[in-house]
Amino acid sequence: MDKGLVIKNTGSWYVVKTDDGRTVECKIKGNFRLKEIRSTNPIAVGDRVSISVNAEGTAFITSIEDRKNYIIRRASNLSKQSHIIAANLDQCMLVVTINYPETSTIFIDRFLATAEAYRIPVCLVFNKVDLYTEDESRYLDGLINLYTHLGYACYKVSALNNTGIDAVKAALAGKVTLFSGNSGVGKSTFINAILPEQQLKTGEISAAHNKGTHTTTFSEMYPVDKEGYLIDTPGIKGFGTFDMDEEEVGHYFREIFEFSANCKYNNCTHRHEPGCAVREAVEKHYISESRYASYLNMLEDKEEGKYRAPY
Ligand SMILES: Nc1nc2c(ncn2[C@@H]2O[C@H](COP(=O)(O)OP(=O)(O)OP(=O)(O)O)[C@@H](O)[C@H]2O)c(=O)[nH]1
Ligand SMILES: [Zn+2]
Repeated sequence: MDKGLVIKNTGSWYVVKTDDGRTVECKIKGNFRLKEIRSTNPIAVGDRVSISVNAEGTAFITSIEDRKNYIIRRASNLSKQSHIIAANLDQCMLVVTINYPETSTIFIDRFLATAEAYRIPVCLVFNKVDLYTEDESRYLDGLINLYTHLGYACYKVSALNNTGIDAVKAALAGKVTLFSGNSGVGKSTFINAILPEQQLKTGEISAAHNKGTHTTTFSEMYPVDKEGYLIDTPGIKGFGTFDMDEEEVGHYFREIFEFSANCKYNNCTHRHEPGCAVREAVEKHYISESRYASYLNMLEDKEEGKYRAPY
């Protein structure tokens, strides 16, 4: 019996890195189930597991250690089943671009709120700084100011020109970090800049294989400094929103939560209730309009009573 870390999930196989440094391809026994969640994959990258290797040399995962956390995504809009993207994360890095393509503040804020719900710290990596006009750079600095004040570490990088990469590398050392971001923001280019020996497929190359779509949707972990790992989740842009009550949404916007202590009603949704301290703070510019707009956007999901597709 060996213990190890699941570093890759190919769908039918799991690759486990054992504590003594071997890499073993494992299967799971057909009846392996987790009690608490209905998931299409009972085991995910980042899981700590025990494995046993039988006489023919086939290895099986026999048990899984309790998780510190995990992030899921609905397998499809209609399905009640979930897909576990990764387990035991220390942090997420969200790669965003102001333009080429534009990442909306709604996308950023929804990601941040969801990560708050999971209690996973996030830092923001603003990529493609080599491309921005003066106006775009000014807008970028405004966003960095906003998010830094809220307590989210921000980095300005150009994955293409290799600028700003060292600061991000330092932030990755010794931690398990999930990489996310919209298609085209430069995740693969960025991971290649961090791990020069790895050479992930970037857009152009995978296009040749698969008509522009991704060849794989399975997550993989790559080792970084001080026994940290970086998790790449090809094809997954974010994680699905948590099931949360309407009054709860405001808990995951830090500044909204802070001001809400002074709302007249303690179940205030900060839309049109009288005596709402949050709306007052928006009017006085203590809370940014873009953050408040993102908050209302998340509340809309609740009104419609539907699950919003993974963004
Ligand atoms: N100018 C500039 N281009 C970049 C930078 N980073 C990435 N790109 C380009 O942006 C395009 C998309 O980069 P990818 O690394 O494939 O983006 P991705 O986020 O992995 O996209 P998906 O594979 O669709 O998830 C490529 O043409 C890259 O060369 C950058 O810092 N500056
Ligand atoms: Zn309120």
